[in-house]
Amino acid sequence: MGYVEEKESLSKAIRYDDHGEPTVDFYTSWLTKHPSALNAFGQMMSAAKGKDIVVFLDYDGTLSRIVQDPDKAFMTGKMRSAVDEVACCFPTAIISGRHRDKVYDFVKLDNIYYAGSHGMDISTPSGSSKYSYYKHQSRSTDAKGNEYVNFRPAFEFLPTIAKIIKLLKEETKGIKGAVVEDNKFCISVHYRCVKEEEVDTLKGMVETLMKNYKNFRISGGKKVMEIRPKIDWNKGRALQYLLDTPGFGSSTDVLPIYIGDDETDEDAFEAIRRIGRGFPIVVSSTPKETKALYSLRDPTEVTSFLSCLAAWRKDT
Ligand SMILES: O=P(O)(O)OC[C@H]1O[C@H](O[C@H]2O[C@H](CO)[C@@H](O)[C@H](O)[C@H]2O)[C@H](O)[C@@H](O)[C@@H]1O
Repeated sequence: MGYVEEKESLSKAIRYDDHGEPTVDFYTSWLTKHPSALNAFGQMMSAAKGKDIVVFLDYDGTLSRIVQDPDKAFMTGKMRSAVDEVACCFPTAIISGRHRDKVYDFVKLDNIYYAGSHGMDISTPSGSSKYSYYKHQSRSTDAKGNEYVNFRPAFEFLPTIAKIIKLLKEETKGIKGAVVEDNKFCISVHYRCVKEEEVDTLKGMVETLMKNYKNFRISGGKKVMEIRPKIDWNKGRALQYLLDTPGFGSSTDVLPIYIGDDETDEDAFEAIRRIGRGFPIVVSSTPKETKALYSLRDPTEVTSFLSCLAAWRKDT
């Protein structure tokens, strides 16, 4: 069902009081289709009994609130503890649009896997069994001597991305508030702090420049233009890659949970639906079209959900 149809069907659920005021809001009606994962927790966990839960988390808007300055999207101490607790109970990964190192700097937990650049930069101790002969998978050792396998399907785009970032910064420097963020294998052009009357000009500049780079695409997000190489890879493919990684999700009875708030998270929701089991959960305080089955209102509810999940594991 499209958003317009969904809105129309929601409007049918609205009742009016004697003054003609709606008594049921859109959100309440939307919740009947995407129930709160907190309210449905007991039911979800009954279905999860005996299965190997793995947890996937998005970062911005899920583990941290949306703020004006992308460099200040810190997570709360409570959220960090909840993620840590969950990661002690279940294999856990963060799949973010950001540069992988930046997500690690925000989260600073060593017991989880990180995938940056919308899943185009994955680092795991062993790599995915299905990609061992793949040319984009390579080994590395960190400063502490830990060995990693890095999967970077957009590696050959790096020189072009560097060039595009330089051009975008030059081109947009006259627009106050515009921010070009280097996410390594992709680029974010932020307009959250751009005057409303200048947003279309900025978008036009970016679109015109990107016409010269046919093997890149632009997608949307929260007051951001996301520029990515046109390859068959996204957060859904990254989720599948991690599920094929020994020590993470390669059990036969795996049950993935994915929590995310944005357009690019829809690919991961879709992947879970394709697998046919698991819980795709959208973070939203307003009704929206989504492939997620469940919902949570905001990062505070995400914290509660993660704490419940860890407590449930300790009790079973
Ligand atoms: O996949 P994610 O972890 O959700 O990353 C998506 C983008 O998130 C960030 O931008 C968004 O959050 C900022 C901080 O709250 C906000 O200022 C911005 O308006 C949002 O679009 C991040 O800065 C981007 O690089 C990510 O691609």
